[in-house]
Amino acid sequence: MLNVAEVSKTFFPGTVNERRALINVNLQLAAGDFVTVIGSNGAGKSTVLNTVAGRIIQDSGSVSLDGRDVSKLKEHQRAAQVGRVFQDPMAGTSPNLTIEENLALADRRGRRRGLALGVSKAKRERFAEELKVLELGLENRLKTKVGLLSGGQRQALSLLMATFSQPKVLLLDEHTAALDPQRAELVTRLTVKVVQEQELTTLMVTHNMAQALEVGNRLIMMHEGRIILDVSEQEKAKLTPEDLLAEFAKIKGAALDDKTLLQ
Ligand SMILES: Nc1ncnc2c1ncn2[C@@H]1O[C@H](COP(=O)(O)OP(=O)(O)OP(=O)(O)O)[C@@H](O)[C@H]1O
Repeated sequence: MLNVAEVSKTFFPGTVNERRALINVNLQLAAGDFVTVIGSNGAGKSTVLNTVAGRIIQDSGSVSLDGRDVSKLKEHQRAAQVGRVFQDPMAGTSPNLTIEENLALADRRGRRRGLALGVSKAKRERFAEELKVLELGLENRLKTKVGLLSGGQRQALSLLMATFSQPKVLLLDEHTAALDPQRAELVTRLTVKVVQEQELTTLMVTHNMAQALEVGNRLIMMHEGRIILDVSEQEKAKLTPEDLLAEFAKIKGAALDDKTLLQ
């Protein structure tokens, strides 16, 4: 479903600020794979997601979705095929629009847009049905401005919106990191549910070792622009967060942030 082949990306090449963010990265995901991605700071995790989304175009190598080379397509041209949720709950939704208007925008993503945000009765009923999956009662608050929702509610809504166009791949970039533990747990649970129900092919970046082991059917670890560990579902089942920290410790000079060490 997703094929990242020999992808390299260097920022500010030939200058003192040169950063080799990705070095010949190869990553294949079969349809329905749910891969968690961990790694030291600056390892290249977000850059992998950015190259899949088209926000960053790689210097060499290719990205294919469902057998189609999308390497040269811009972010908006891939929008219908790629769903994404960011760390910041404010990033995925528009605070001044209502829940139903946000959903209407998500519904139109990647298609030719009109500016009208009118929502038909049939659409409203569909949105309410979809919102029920979140078990947050948001289906009864369709006309509420999203800015009035809590961070956890907004992130749950962002998740639903990211999956609205039935994307070929779902990218989650530390999407629970800014939430308190209870809300993070809720959004993690919802993520597993939505991914399973829609059989989404998913890449999830996390600094939380327990979460990286708990969800998904495969785990990769990145360091300095490379994938240095690729763990199958069976192997993953036997690992503990301490094992992963021990793997990190083996990497000379890898800087883990406090957040990671505490989790
Ligand atoms: N748009 C950009 N412009 C310049 N340098 C960038 C850009 N994006 C990433 N980098 C650099 O590329 C390297 C990889 O960054 P990336 O954000 O992919 O790491 P990460 O693994 O997601 O890190 P973190 O866990 O700290 O978010 C870093 O050295 C970073 O400074």
